[in-house]
Parts: sequence; structure tokens; C-alpha cells
Amino acid sequence: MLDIRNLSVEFKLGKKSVKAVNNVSLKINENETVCLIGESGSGKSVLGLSILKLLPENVKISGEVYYKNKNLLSLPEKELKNIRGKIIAWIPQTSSALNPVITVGEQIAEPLIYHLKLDKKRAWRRVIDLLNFFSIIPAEKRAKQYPHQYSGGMKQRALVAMGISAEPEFIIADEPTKGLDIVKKFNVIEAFKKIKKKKLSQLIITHDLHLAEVIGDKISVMYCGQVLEVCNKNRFFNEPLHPYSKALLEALPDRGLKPIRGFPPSMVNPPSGCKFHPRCDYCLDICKRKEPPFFKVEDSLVRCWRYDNWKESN
Ligand SMILES: Nc1ncnc2c1ncn2[C@@H]1O[C@H](COP(=O)(O)OP(=O)(O)OP(=O)(O)O)[C@@H](O)[C@H]1O
Ligand code: NI
Repeated sequence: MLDIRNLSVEFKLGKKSVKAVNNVSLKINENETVCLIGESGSGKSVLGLSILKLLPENVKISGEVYYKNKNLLSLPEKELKNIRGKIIAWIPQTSSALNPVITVGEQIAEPLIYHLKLDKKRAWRRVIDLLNFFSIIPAEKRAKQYPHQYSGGMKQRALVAMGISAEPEFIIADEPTKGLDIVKKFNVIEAFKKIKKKKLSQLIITHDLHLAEVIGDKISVMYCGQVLEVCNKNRFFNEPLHPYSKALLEALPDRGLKPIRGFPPSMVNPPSGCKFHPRCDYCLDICKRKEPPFFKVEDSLVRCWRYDNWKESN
């Protein structure tokens, strides 16, 4: 359904440049939820934003992003406008995304009026349905309130409601549970579970491995602008292939709380060879010199030299 091929995104910073996304390929199938995880600054949000060309003008994007065989990156802005929100929805991080001077109901109604051409009355009825669906109740009262009258979790659920109001086929959400306490998090996760039942495809960007475990079908691990592993959820949480994936799991509180040694690499001067090699417990000589390609291991993809000749040695 969504097929990202060799996508690179480069920011110009004076004389230097930052490759926030470096030659990423990733496929997301129909009815599939892929969770994109990785440390802060690894390029997750930039990757998500570039799919719908939501980035500032001064970036250089190369590669292709096919959605049902159309390359989104080469579409004229007019056509992209019709795709954004209607076919592919972007659900941003809370706080700044809601307009403080417009009622939440009106904000949710907006894509219904713009994309689905519903009249105001029908749009409003659908807003009430959506608020009820995401347990923002009493819906009639909540619809007429402003964002500051909502709690953090409710705001996030309202953003999700807004994102799916025009019934898109595909959802991209950036950190939907960030900064929420456990109860609010639970409610947002329930909202995404409900979306999943509607047979939508989703790309969920998150630090929250619990969220990934509950709603992901596949996990895609990003590090220093690259995807290092793509595998199904069970593989990731039981026997991940990449040393970085293993390290991320071992850093979880209920799995040892072992910090990953060293520091995230500089995006301006990334390490040679495999970007993770300076922090890797399994580093081979070749890892320092040469960037690994993707190796296919069963139904997973992994960018690590340890899986070179995997077939022969197994
Ligand atoms: N507008 C920008 N101008 C210059 N560099 C940027 C810009 N936006 C992002 N970057 C760079 O791109 C890199 C990736 O940023 P991105 O926000 O995608 O990371 P992330 O994985 O989403 O992190 P987090 O988990 O903290 O949200 C960062 O190192 C950042 O320095
Ligand atoms: Ni981000």
C-alpha cells in the first residue's frame, strides 16, 4: 500500500548538512500497523512528515514514496492537498496542534466539510459520533468546548478523532502517547485499537514500546536516519535480530534497565560503516569500514553484517 523507496531527507545548516533520513526503504501493507521506534533524534518524525511533504521548503528530499502506485513526492501540491487528511491522515503531537480559539467540534468538522463536502448539520452529527466513539463525553457538551477545557489525554484523543474524521485509508501518528500518564495513555491506546478494527493501515511513530507491543503488527527500528530492522512484532519482542534492537529492549525497566552504552551519534558527522558500531557489543571488523545492506532473515530485514551469509551458516 505504502512503499517508501530509498528515501533521503537532507537539511541544509549553513555550510553543513544533516541527513535526517538516509536511504530508507519501508513497506506498509493494507490493514497493517507498523510502529517506527528508535531513540530521540533518529529521524522518525522527519520520515513521517516527508511522506506527505509536510517539511519546510529548504529540505532536499530524494527517493520515492509510492501510495497505491502513485509517487506522492512528485505529485503537484494541489493533488497532495486532496490526499492529506482525506486519504492519508497525519495525527500530530498534542499541545500546539489544536487551534486554541476554535471549538474542538468545529476543528473536527473542518475536514468533513472540506474533504467530504458534508453540510454543517451532518458534519456536526458526525463530530458527535466521533467524540462518543473515543469516549470524549458528554459529546454534545465537549464538542462546544475549546481545547484548554480538555485534559491532555482528551486533547490527544480529539486529535485522533480529527485525523480519522474524513475516513482516511492510512494514518500516520507522531508520538500519540507522549507525555501522558498511565490512565490517559491507556485511553489513547484503546482509541488506536478501535482504529485498527476499522481496517486502516497505520504508521505509528513512538518511543513507547508498550504502545508498539499492543498495536503494532510490525516494528521498524530507526537509528541515525536509517532503518536497521523491520520485523514482525513477535520477533521483535522475543528474539530481535539487530544488536540495537536487543539493546533497546534490554533498556526497558522490566527487562533489566540496562542503558545503551555511549551516546547517539552526531547526524552531521555520522560514524563510518555501520552507524551503530561504536556502541555495539557484537561489532566485527567490517562493521567499522563498510555500511551493511539489508539482509533478509526469514521474513525480517536486518542491516547488520552478522547476518551476512546467514543462509550458509544456518
Ligand atoms: N527543521 C529542521 N532543521 C534542521 N534539522 C532538523 C530539522 N528538523 C529535524 N532536524 C534534524 O533531523 C534529525 C531527526 O529529527 P526527528 O525529529 O525526525 O527525530 P525523531 O526521531 O523524531 O526524535 P524524537 O523521538 O525526539 O521526536 C535531528 O537530528 C534534527 O537535528
Ligand atoms: Ni519525533
